Amino acid sequence: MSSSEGPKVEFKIEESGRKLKKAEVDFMRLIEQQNLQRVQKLQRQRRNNKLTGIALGGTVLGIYLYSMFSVKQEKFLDDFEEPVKLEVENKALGMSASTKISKALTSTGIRLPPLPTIRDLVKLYQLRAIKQLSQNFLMDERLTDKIVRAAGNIRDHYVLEVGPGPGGITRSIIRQNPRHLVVVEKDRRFMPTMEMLAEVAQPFMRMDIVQGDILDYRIENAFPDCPQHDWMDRKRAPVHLIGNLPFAISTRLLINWLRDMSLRTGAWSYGRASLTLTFQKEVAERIVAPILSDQRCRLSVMNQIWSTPELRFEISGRAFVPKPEVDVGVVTIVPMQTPLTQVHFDTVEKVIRHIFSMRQKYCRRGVSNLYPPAVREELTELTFKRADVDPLARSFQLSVAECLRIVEAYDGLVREHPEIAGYDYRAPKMQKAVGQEEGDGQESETDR
Ligand SMILES: C[S@@+](CC[C@H](N)C(=O)[O-])C[C@H]1O[C@@H](n2cnc3c(N)ncnc32)[C@H](O)[C@@H]1O
Repeated sequence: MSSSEGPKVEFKIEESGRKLKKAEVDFMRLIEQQNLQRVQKLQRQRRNNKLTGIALGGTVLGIYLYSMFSVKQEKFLDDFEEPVKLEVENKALGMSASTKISKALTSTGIRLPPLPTIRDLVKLYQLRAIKQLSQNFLMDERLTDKIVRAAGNIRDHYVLEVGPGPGGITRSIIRQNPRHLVVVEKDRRFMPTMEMLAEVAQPFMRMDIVQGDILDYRIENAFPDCPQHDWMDRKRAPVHLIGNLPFAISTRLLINWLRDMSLRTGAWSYGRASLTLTFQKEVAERIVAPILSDQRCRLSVMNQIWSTPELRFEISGRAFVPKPEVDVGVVTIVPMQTPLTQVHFDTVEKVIRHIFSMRQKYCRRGVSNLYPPAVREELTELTFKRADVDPLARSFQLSVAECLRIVEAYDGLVREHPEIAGYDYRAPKMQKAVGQEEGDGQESETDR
């Protein structure tokens, strides 16, 4: 039966029964015809519904495929953008320049006016990364925001940024509206971009640009109007050091800052200032490593004597331009109200360095080098006895408390025998080791 004919309804009229009247038969035929029409109408509707469904499905699929294609196309264009043509005439960076304008805005904090993207700035100034300055730039606003968020509330606070480079983290800091931002950058090629940001930030806050080496910078002079905060106050001082650190000097910087923290100088002359810093991932893991961990080293114990370091999150090396060979860890370091020792930082540093100098050997080997050969054996034995520490333990098996008992025993012996204080078994080799640290762009094993 073809669908156009419709179903045939058959009436069986019984011979034996009463003959149907003509009117009845006509009526039945009429009903039959109406039924037939209704069925045909429903069939037409069903066909139309099917066609509409197919058309709608096709449109939705088309829209989906088109969106996927456009996103891909945009990404592709991002990677191969033409260099921007800017008219940099009078000002360091022409704000009137016909550059691709980024939306440097976020939902939180203050809204910055439209700015050229970091990528454009890097292209504009042909800022090729200098390896000796460990330059790896972060372009992703979500990541720079995340780093700044890890610092906690910085609104109305005092912030020092180390190595702002083209200014990704700087923008994220400005958006959080601190009271006073100081940026310290060694590479003068970034000064125009910093000046542009300072101009943009000017209505909201104070921003100072220092072109120089962070290793020489006196942070105690950075924030003249920051009041001193009581160290024992549960609330920390409103001072933050933030930075995507240059790898080549990050360990040295951290040890310098721990020294300042212990002596309450530099950034800690204002009170308990906190640090939010990036490190090569392995270094970040060492800073927070607990006892018995493979990563446990001098940096772990040194940090954990004066502060509570926390590895907040990791960033893949792929997020940086140019891409470093390593991933990165973001660490926050908050000074303890009551540090675990009162011994002077330099003594602590010296002893801890000796304890961890031979990681795979018994810790007594490293400690023995604190003493001149003539008294070495005798004083090493006395040190472990007074410290009540097993001299045959390996350094990574020692708790912070045990390390500090060795420090205190040594400190006591130095008081009894002042002539041993200046002894340094590595003295002739020291200069070479320090020279090697600079410029290789990576932390070396000796930095542990
Ligand atoms: C890893 S890059 C970070 C750049 C930028 N903050 C970012 O996240 O994209 C390190 C920055 O520190 C700067 N730098 C290197 N050594 C420095 C030093 N001794 N003092 C100050 N800045 C330094 C570099 O020029 C570079 O801009």
